[in-house]
Amino acid sequence: CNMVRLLEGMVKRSFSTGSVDRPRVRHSDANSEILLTRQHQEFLEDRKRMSKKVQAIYLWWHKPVIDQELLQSLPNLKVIANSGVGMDHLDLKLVASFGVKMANAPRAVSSSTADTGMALLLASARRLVEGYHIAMSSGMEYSEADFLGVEVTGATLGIIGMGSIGYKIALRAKAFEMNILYHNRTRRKEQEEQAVGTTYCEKIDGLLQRADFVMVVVSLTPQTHKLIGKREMELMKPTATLINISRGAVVDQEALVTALQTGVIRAAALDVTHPEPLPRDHTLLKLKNVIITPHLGIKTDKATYMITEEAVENILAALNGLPIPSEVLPS
Ligand SMILES: O=C(O)C(=O)CO
Repeated sequence: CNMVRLLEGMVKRSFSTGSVDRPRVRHSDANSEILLTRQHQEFLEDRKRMSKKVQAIYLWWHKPVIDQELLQSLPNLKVIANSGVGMDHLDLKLVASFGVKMANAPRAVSSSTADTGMALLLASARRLVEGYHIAMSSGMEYSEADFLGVEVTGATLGIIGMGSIGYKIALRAKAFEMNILYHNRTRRKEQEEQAVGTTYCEKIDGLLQRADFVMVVVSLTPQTHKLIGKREMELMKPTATLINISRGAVVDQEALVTALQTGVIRAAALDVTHPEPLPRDHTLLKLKNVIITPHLGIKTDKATYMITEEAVENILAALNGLPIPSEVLPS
């Protein structure tokens, strides 16, 4: 618990001091020495000084590149604990080949990320962002017809990926009286029973054809890269909305631009893009039927604490040679 508070305090201090003036936060006592670094470049510099001692890396957010050179320079490294659920920024096989364990934090992030998904769904359905801009620009007349949205109650939500986040989305959607379909590599009977009324679609196509809202929640892997492409968008209803809270590369962004411009689908709401952020002149930033948020996913005060707690649990287990609660194995 002390370690969790210590690390959480360091993360918060690093955020509040900003990355420019005081990017590094240090702690050292009889039992531990911790250095928190915000920028990739500083991470590389710091590791040169600390390399012999480093036993654990807590990856807060996705930045530092863990490559062969880095792994070779850290002979005592035992574990890399990630602050989120997605591990696509790590070469799992490479890390494992150095005998280093890996862990993520699914328990901590599922609620906050599911909330982000629902917030995007509602905002897109009810054209909140367009409405916000009109309301905030003085002197514009409102006309009711301008903001005709889509009714969420009774609509069909298709969830692609029924992990811990997908399940939390199903629970939330149920409270909005939505019909829920899901697709997952393996059927999740337990989740179906708990989130009463979710229907499994063995084939993704059936889900795409029936859903009014398609929410993408899968991890990015070679198998899910561009999982939602031109063909998949063409299967969707022209009135449907695509919501992506997983990784930008799971959706073929060029195909998405065309689909949004030509009315193949109604709208998109994206917490993730490829790359992040998008270049200023990217077409997606100019389309009215798109909402983009800056990968807000997990970011809440409570999740920040819980993520650190889960990471510390994982780190301590690894350092003590115990089973790691959220261990991630290379597939
Ligand atoms: O948990 C993660 O990996 C996320 O990116 C949540 O947005």
